[in-house]
Amino acid sequence: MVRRAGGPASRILYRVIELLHLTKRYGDTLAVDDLSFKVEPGHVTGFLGPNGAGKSTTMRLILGLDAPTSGRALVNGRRYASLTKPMREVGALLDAGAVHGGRSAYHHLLCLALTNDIGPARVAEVLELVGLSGVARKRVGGFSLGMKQRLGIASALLGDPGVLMFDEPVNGLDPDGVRWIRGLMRSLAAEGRTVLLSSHLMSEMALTAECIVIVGRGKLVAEATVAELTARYPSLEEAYLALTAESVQYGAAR
Ligand SMILES: Nc1ncnc2c1ncn2[C@@H]1O[C@H](COP(=O)(O)OP(=O)(O)OP(=O)(O)O)[C@@H](O)[C@H]1O
Repeated sequence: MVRRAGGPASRILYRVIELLHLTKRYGDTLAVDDLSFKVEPGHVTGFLGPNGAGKSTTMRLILGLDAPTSGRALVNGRRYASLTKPMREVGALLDAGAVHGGRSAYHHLLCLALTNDIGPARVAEVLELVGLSGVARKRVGGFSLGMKQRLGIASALLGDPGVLMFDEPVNGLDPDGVRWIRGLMRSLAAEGRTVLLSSHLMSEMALTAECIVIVGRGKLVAEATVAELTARYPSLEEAYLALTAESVQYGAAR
Protein backbone atom coordinates (compact mmCIF):
# COMPACT_ATOMS: atom_id res chain seq x y z
CA MET A 1 0.00 0.00 0.00
CA VAL A 2 1.43 3.37 -1.01
CA ARG A 3 1.14 5.88 1.79
CA ARG A 4 -1.02 8.87 1.02
CA ALA A 5 0.60 12.24 1.64
CA GLY A 6 -2.73 13.29 3.12
CA GLY A 7 -5.17 15.73 1.66
CA PRO A 8 -8.78 16.63 1.20
CA ALA A 9 -11.36 14.31 -0.26
CA SER A 10 -11.26 16.35 -3.48
CA ARG A 11 -7.98 14.59 -4.33
CA ILE A 12 -9.92 11.36 -4.49
CA LEU A 13 -12.77 12.81 -6.54
CA TYR A 14 -10.71 14.27 -9.37
CA ARG A 15 -8.41 11.66 -10.76
CA VAL A 16 -8.80 11.79 -14.44
CA ILE A 17 -6.91 12.44 -17.64
CA GLU A 18 -8.98 13.97 -20.40
CA LEU A 19 -7.95 14.68 -23.96
CA LEU A 20 -10.15 16.99 -26.03
CA HIS A 21 -9.39 17.03 -29.75
CA LEU A 22 -5.69 16.99 -28.90
CA THR A 23 -3.51 17.61 -31.94
CA LYS A 24 0.26 17.97 -32.30
CA ARG A 25 2.07 18.65 -35.52
CA TYR A 26 5.85 18.59 -35.97
CA GLY A 27 6.47 20.06 -39.43
CA ASP A 28 4.95 17.57 -41.88
CA THR A 29 4.31 14.97 -39.16
CA LEU A 30 0.92 14.85 -37.52
CA ALA A 31 2.07 13.05 -34.35
CA VAL A 32 -1.30 13.37 -32.55
CA ASP A 33 -4.40 13.85 -34.66
CA ASP A 34 -7.64 15.07 -33.04
CA LEU A 35 -7.35 12.64 -30.13
CA SER A 36 -10.16 12.58 -27.56
CA PHE A 37 -10.49 10.08 -24.73
CA LYS A 38 -10.76 9.92 -20.96
CA VAL A 39 -8.71 7.82 -18.54
CA GLU A 40 -10.62 7.01 -15.36
CA PRO A 41 -9.48 5.84 -11.92
CA GLY A 42 -9.71 2.39 -10.37
CA HIS A 43 -8.17 0.27 -13.10
CA VAL A 44 -5.07 0.24 -15.28
CA THR A 45 -5.61 1.67 -18.76
CA GLY A 46 -3.25 0.30 -21.38
CA PHE A 47 -2.09 2.74 -24.06
CA LEU A 48 -1.18 0.82 -27.18
CA GLY A 49 -0.11 1.62 -30.71
CA PRO A 50 2.59 0.85 -33.27
CA ASN A 51 5.95 2.61 -33.22
CA GLY A 52 5.47 6.30 -33.98
CA ALA A 53 1.72 6.20 -33.27
CA GLY A 54 1.95 9.19 -30.92
CA LYS A 55 1.82 7.61 -27.45
CA SER A 56 4.89 9.35 -25.99
CA THR A 57 3.93 12.65 -27.62
CA THR A 58 0.48 12.38 -26.03
CA MET A 59 2.04 11.77 -22.61
CA ARG A 60 4.42 14.71 -23.07
CA LEU A 61 1.48 16.95 -23.99
CA ILE A 62 -0.40 15.84 -20.86
CA LEU A 63 2.66 16.76 -18.78
CA GLY A 64 3.05 20.15 -20.45
CA LEU A 65 6.47 19.17 -21.82
CA ASP A 66 5.28 20.15 -25.26
CA ALA A 67 2.48 22.48 -26.37
CA PRO A 68 -0.44 21.16 -28.43
CA THR A 69 -1.01 22.57 -31.89
CA SER A 70 -4.71 22.54 -30.99
CA GLY A 71 -7.04 20.87 -28.53
CA ARG A 72 -6.45 20.30 -24.83
CA ALA A 73 -4.90 17.76 -22.46
CA LEU A 74 -6.29 18.02 -18.93
CA VAL A 75 -5.32 16.43 -15.63
CA ASN A 76 -8.04 16.62 -13.01
CA GLY A 77 -9.85 19.10 -15.22
CA ARG A 78 -6.88 21.48 -15.61
CA ARG A 79 -3.93 21.98 -17.89
CA TYR A 80 -0.68 20.75 -16.32
CA ALA A 81 0.75 24.30 -16.25
CA SER A 82 -2.12 25.48 -14.05
CA LEU A 83 -1.76 22.74 -11.41
CA THR A 84 -0.53 24.35 -8.19
CA LYS A 85 1.30 21.25 -6.89
CA PRO A 86 1.80 19.18 -10.03
CA MET A 87 3.84 16.34 -8.46
CA ARG A 88 1.04 15.76 -5.97
CA GLU A 89 -1.52 15.45 -8.76
CA VAL A 90 0.30 13.59 -11.52
CA GLY A 91 3.44 11.47 -11.61
CA ALA A 92 5.08 10.02 -14.69
CA LEU A 93 7.90 7.88 -15.94
CA LEU A 94 8.64 8.86 -19.53
CA ASP A 95 12.38 8.40 -20.03
CA ALA A 96 14.27 6.49 -17.35
CA GLY A 97 17.60 7.63 -18.81
CA ALA A 98 16.86 11.33 -18.23
CA VAL A 99 18.62 11.57 -14.86
CA HIS A 100 21.82 13.25 -13.69
CA GLY A 101 24.33 10.36 -13.59
CA GLY A 102 26.57 12.06 -11.03
CA ARG A 103 23.94 12.15 -8.29
CA SER A 104 22.99 9.31 -5.98
CA ALA A 105 19.48 7.89 -6.22
CA TYR A 106 18.75 9.44 -2.82
CA HIS A 107 19.95 12.91 -3.86
CA HIS A 108 18.16 12.76 -7.19
CA LEU A 109 14.88 12.10 -5.37
CA LEU A 110 15.67 14.52 -2.55
CA CYS A 111 16.22 17.40 -5.04
CA LEU A 112 12.89 16.61 -6.68
CA ALA A 113 11.19 16.35 -3.29
CA LEU A 114 12.57 19.61 -1.87
CA THR A 115 11.62 21.62 -4.97
CA ASN A 116 8.09 20.26 -4.66
CA ASP A 117 7.56 20.80 -0.96
CA ILE A 118 7.81 17.09 -0.14
CA GLY A 119 9.68 15.92 2.96
CA PRO A 120 12.76 13.60 3.00
CA ALA A 121 10.81 10.83 4.76
CA ARG A 122 8.87 10.28 1.56
CA VAL A 123 12.18 9.83 -0.34
CA ALA A 124 13.13 6.90 1.90
CA GLU A 125 9.63 5.52 1.53
CA VAL A 126 9.60 5.47 -2.28
CA LEU A 127 13.15 4.06 -2.42
CA GLU A 128 11.92 1.19 -0.25
CA LEU A 129 8.83 0.78 -2.37
CA VAL A 130 10.82 0.31 -5.60
CA GLY A 131 13.48 -1.88 -3.99
CA LEU A 132 16.37 0.60 -4.28
CA SER A 133 17.04 1.29 -0.58
CA GLY A 134 20.22 -0.80 -0.66
CA VAL A 135 21.74 1.30 -3.48
CA ALA A 136 20.26 4.67 -2.50
CA ARG A 137 23.70 6.27 -1.98
CA LYS A 138 25.21 4.94 -5.21
CA ARG A 139 25.65 7.12 -8.29
CA VAL A 140 22.80 6.80 -10.78
CA GLY A 141 25.35 6.78 -13.63
CA GLY A 142 26.31 3.26 -12.58
CA PHE A 143 22.73 1.97 -12.55
CA SER A 144 21.46 -0.65 -14.98
CA LEU A 145 18.47 0.20 -17.19
CA GLY A 146 16.18 -1.77 -14.88
CA MET A 147 17.47 0.14 -11.84
CA LYS A 148 16.91 3.43 -13.68
CA GLN A 149 13.36 2.32 -14.48
CA ARG A 150 12.79 1.67 -10.77
CA LEU A 151 14.22 5.10 -9.93
CA GLY A 152 11.90 6.70 -12.51
CA ILE A 153 8.95 4.94 -10.89
CA ALA A 154 10.10 6.21 -7.48
CA SER A 155 10.13 9.77 -8.89
CA ALA A 156 6.62 9.33 -10.27
CA LEU A 157 5.35 8.15 -6.87
CA LEU A 158 7.17 10.82 -4.85
CA GLY A 159 4.21 13.21 -4.58
CA ASP A 160 1.79 10.33 -3.97
CA PRO A 161 -0.31 11.52 -6.93
CA GLY A 162 -3.75 10.28 -7.90
CA VAL A 163 -2.85 10.22 -11.60
CA LEU A 164 0.09 8.21 -12.91
CA MET A 165 1.54 7.63 -16.38
CA PHE A 166 4.20 5.11 -17.28
CA ASP A 167 5.77 4.93 -20.76
CA GLU A 168 7.07 1.39 -21.26
CA PRO A 169 8.13 0.85 -17.63
CA VAL A 170 8.98 -2.83 -18.07
CA ASN A 171 11.80 -2.09 -20.54
CA GLY A 172 14.99 -3.50 -19.09
CA LEU A 173 13.37 -5.24 -16.15
CA ASP A 174 14.10 -8.88 -15.35
CA PRO A 175 11.19 -11.35 -15.00
CA ASP A 176 10.99 -10.67 -11.29
CA GLY A 177 10.84 -6.94 -12.04
CA VAL A 178 8.18 -7.41 -14.73
CA ARG A 179 5.99 -9.25 -12.25
CA TRP A 180 6.65 -6.57 -9.65
CA ILE A 181 5.56 -3.82 -12.08
CA ARG A 182 2.39 -5.74 -12.86
CA GLY A 183 1.50 -5.96 -9.16
CA LEU A 184 2.44 -2.33 -8.53
CA MET A 185 0.34 -0.98 -11.42
CA ARG A 186 -2.66 -3.02 -10.33
CA SER A 187 -2.37 -2.03 -6.67
CA LEU A 188 -1.96 1.68 -7.52
CA ALA A 189 -5.16 1.44 -9.59
CA ALA A 190 -6.95 -0.57 -6.88
CA GLU A 191 -6.19 2.29 -4.47
CA GLY A 192 -8.37 4.47 -6.69
CA ARG A 193 -5.67 6.06 -8.81
CA THR A 194 -5.79 6.70 -12.54
CA VAL A 195 -3.02 4.70 -14.22
CA LEU A 196 -2.11 5.07 -17.90
CA LEU A 197 0.46 2.52 -19.03
CA SER A 198 2.08 2.13 -22.44
CA SER A 199 3.80 -1.07 -23.47
CA HIS A 200 4.37 -3.16 -26.58
CA LEU A 201 4.20 -6.40 -24.56
CA MET A 202 0.67 -7.60 -25.26
CA SER A 203 0.76 -10.65 -22.98
CA GLU A 204 1.88 -8.46 -20.10
CA MET A 205 -0.74 -5.84 -20.92
CA ALA A 206 -3.47 -8.50 -20.92
CA LEU A 207 -2.45 -9.43 -17.36
CA THR A 208 -2.17 -5.85 -16.11
CA ALA A 209 -4.79 -3.65 -17.77
CA GLU A 210 -8.56 -3.69 -17.66
CA CYS A 211 -9.18 -0.97 -20.25
CA ILE A 212 -7.32 -0.36 -23.49
CA VAL A 213 -6.87 2.68 -25.70
CA ILE A 214 -5.28 1.98 -29.09
CA VAL A 215 -3.86 4.73 -31.29
CA GLY A 216 -2.49 4.53 -34.83
CA ARG A 217 -0.90 7.36 -36.82
CA GLY A 218 -1.93 9.76 -34.07
CA LYS A 219 -5.64 8.85 -34.22
CA LEU A 220 -7.87 6.90 -31.86
CA VAL A 221 -8.28 3.38 -33.24
CA ALA A 222 -10.13 1.67 -30.40
CA GLU A 223 -11.23 2.19 -26.82
CA ALA A 224 -12.50 -0.95 -25.08
CA THR A 225 -12.05 -3.22 -22.10
CA VAL A 226 -9.63 -6.15 -22.34
CA ALA A 227 -12.67 -8.41 -21.76
CA GLU A 228 -14.48 -6.92 -24.78
CA LEU A 229 -11.45 -7.31 -27.02
CA THR A 230 -10.68 -10.88 -25.96
CA ALA A 231 -14.34 -11.82 -26.44
CA ARG A 232 -14.13 -10.68 -30.08
CA TYR A 233 -10.60 -11.91 -30.86
CA PRO A 234 -8.57 -14.98 -29.78
CA SER A 235 -6.25 -12.82 -27.64
CA LEU A 236 -5.35 -9.20 -26.92
CA GLU A 237 -2.40 -9.55 -29.28
CA GLU A 238 -4.69 -10.71 -32.11
CA ALA A 239 -7.08 -7.85 -31.37
CA TYR A 240 -4.23 -5.36 -31.42
CA LEU A 241 -2.75 -6.71 -34.66
CA ALA A 242 -6.12 -6.70 -36.41
CA LEU A 243 -7.07 -3.21 -35.22
CA THR A 244 -3.72 -1.61 -36.08
CA ALA A 245 -3.09 -3.43 -39.38
CA GLU A 246 -3.77 -0.22 -41.34
CA SER A 247 -1.77 1.99 -38.98
CA VAL A 248 1.66 0.34 -38.91
CA GLN A 249 4.22 2.75 -40.39
CA TYR A 250 7.51 1.04 -39.68
CA GLY A 251 6.64 -2.65 -40.11
CA ALA A 252 9.22 -5.03 -41.57
CA ALA A 253 8.45 -6.52 -45.00
CA ARG A 254 6.31 -9.67 -44.72
N1 LIG B 1 10.25 16.46 -31.06
C1 LIG B 1 9.83 15.91 -32.20
N2 LIG B 1 10.14 16.48 -33.38
C2 LIG B 1 9.71 15.96 -34.55
N3 LIG B 1 8.97 14.83 -34.65
C3 LIG B 1 8.64 14.23 -33.50
C4 LIG B 1 9.04 14.72 -32.22
N4 LIG B 1 8.55 13.89 -31.27
C5 LIG B 1 7.87 12.92 -31.92
N5 LIG B 1 7.93 13.11 -33.26
C6 LIG B 1 7.27 12.28 -34.27
O1 LIG B 1 5.93 12.10 -33.87
C7 LIG B 1 5.50 10.79 -34.18
C8 LIG B 1 4.99 10.12 -32.92
O2 LIG B 1 6.10 9.80 -32.08
P1 LIG B 1 5.92 9.19 -30.63
O3 LIG B 1 7.29 9.09 -30.04
O4 LIG B 1 4.91 9.96 -29.90
O5 LIG B 1 5.35 7.74 -30.95
P2 LIG B 1 5.18 6.47 -29.98
O6 LIG B 1 3.80 5.95 -30.22
O7 LIG B 1 5.53 6.83 -28.60
O8 LIG B 1 6.24 5.47 -30.61
P3 LIG B 1 7.11 4.25 -29.94
O9 LIG B 1 6.16 3.14 -29.69
O10 LIG B 1 8.08 3.94 -31.06
O11 LIG B 1 7.78 4.78 -28.72
C9 LIG B 1 6.67 10.08 -34.84
O12 LIG B 1 6.54 10.18 -36.23
C10 LIG B 1 7.87 10.89 -34.35
O13 LIG B 1 8.92 10.83 -35.29
